[in-house]
Amino acid sequence: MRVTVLGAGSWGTTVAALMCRRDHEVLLWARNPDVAAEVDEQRSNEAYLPGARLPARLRATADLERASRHAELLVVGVPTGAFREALELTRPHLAPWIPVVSLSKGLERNTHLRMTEVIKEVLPGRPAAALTGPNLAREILAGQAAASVIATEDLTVAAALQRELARGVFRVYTHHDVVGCEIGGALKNVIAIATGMAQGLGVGDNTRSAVMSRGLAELTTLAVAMGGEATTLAGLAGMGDLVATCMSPQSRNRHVGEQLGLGRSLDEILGEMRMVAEGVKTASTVVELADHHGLDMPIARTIHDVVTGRIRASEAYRGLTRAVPAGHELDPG
Ligand SMILES: NC(=O)C1=CN([C@@H]2O[C@H](COP(=O)(O)OP(=O)(O)OC[C@H]3O[C@@H](n4cnc5c(N)ncnc54)[C@H](OP(=O)(O)O)[C@@H]3O)[C@@H](O)[C@H]2O)C=CC1
Ligand SMILES: O=C(CO)COP(=O)(O)O
Repeated sequence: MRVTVLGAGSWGTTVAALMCRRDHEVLLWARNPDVAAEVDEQRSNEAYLPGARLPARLRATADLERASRHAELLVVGVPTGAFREALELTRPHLAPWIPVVSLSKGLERNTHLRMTEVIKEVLPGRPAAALTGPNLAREILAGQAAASVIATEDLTVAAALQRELARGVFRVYTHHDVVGCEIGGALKNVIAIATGMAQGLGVGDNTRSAVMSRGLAELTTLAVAMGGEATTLAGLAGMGDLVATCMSPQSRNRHVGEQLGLGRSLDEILGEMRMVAEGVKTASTVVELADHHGLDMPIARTIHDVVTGRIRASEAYRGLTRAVPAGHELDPG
């Protein structure tokens, strides 16, 4: 099968490398010609995956028309802010029937759409799926075992994509609940900022656990309000990804939160990062969705307040970082 992967960042490059096996001709598209040339000629992508060696079979190009014409399966791993534009540029050169898989975790800023909804709008008539789960790119490229979920309504398509995407110790499960899976992947990034912030402020492990547990409740609340199933969020696409992202020093969202907790400004933090931390923008979209559905989502709302500069990180954790005042030692029940 001829596979095209759009987006030569950490995850797009990793998935492209995973899919390089005897029966797949994988072409990775990078908008930056230098990155494409580096992947194609030197088998590396130092800006996004420093030190990693990529498969000799992997080809890369900065020519989007060539990449689009190549595709029998299109995999899209550009950040959510660039997702629609990448599909629109691809559309004129793309075969009509091919499946499209989103790797991206977030929601479209103004429309609030999930990425498979964007695929259906821009490329109607093609099966749309989301690959999601606890999948920190560097570990997977290093060959460590991981599990992921391919979510699409048609389980025949899901099973076919599962066969194409799974490789060795990278295990792929199918899921029919696309809403639950995509909302889990988007919102866990916001909760990872909150957990990182707790880390930066020096709170204890109990507090971080509380943030993650209550964060999981927010993932579930929003997913159910949008038509997803609560049980989905108890699996890889919810709790699994939440735990990996909130706990791992590799997470960019957790890093942003930690730096905010240390008292640095968002502009300063993002100014130093080449990679995307989707949770920063997702926080605002989630608050708009919570308002729309009348949901109580205090953690997402607090992160929104911090990243938009309404409050400081230390104010967000007021009461969690101080000693318990006299007279409040007992559980109020
Ligand atoms: N990294 C991970 O472990 C995982 C990431 N994801 C999700 O995958 C998506 C991509 O993440 P990731 O690969 O990590 O991101 P990175 O920040 O590592 O890379 C982003 C890539 O997208 C490209 N890009 C940025 N803006 C545009 C644009 N306007 N048009 C075309 N290409 C663009 C960048 O190109 P350039 O170099 O030119 O800026 C770069 O190649 C995100 O939604 C993320 O949440 C999901 C699972 C795991
Ligand atoms: O989605 C991810 C792991 O599953 C990657 O998380 P970050 O974008 O925070 O690095």
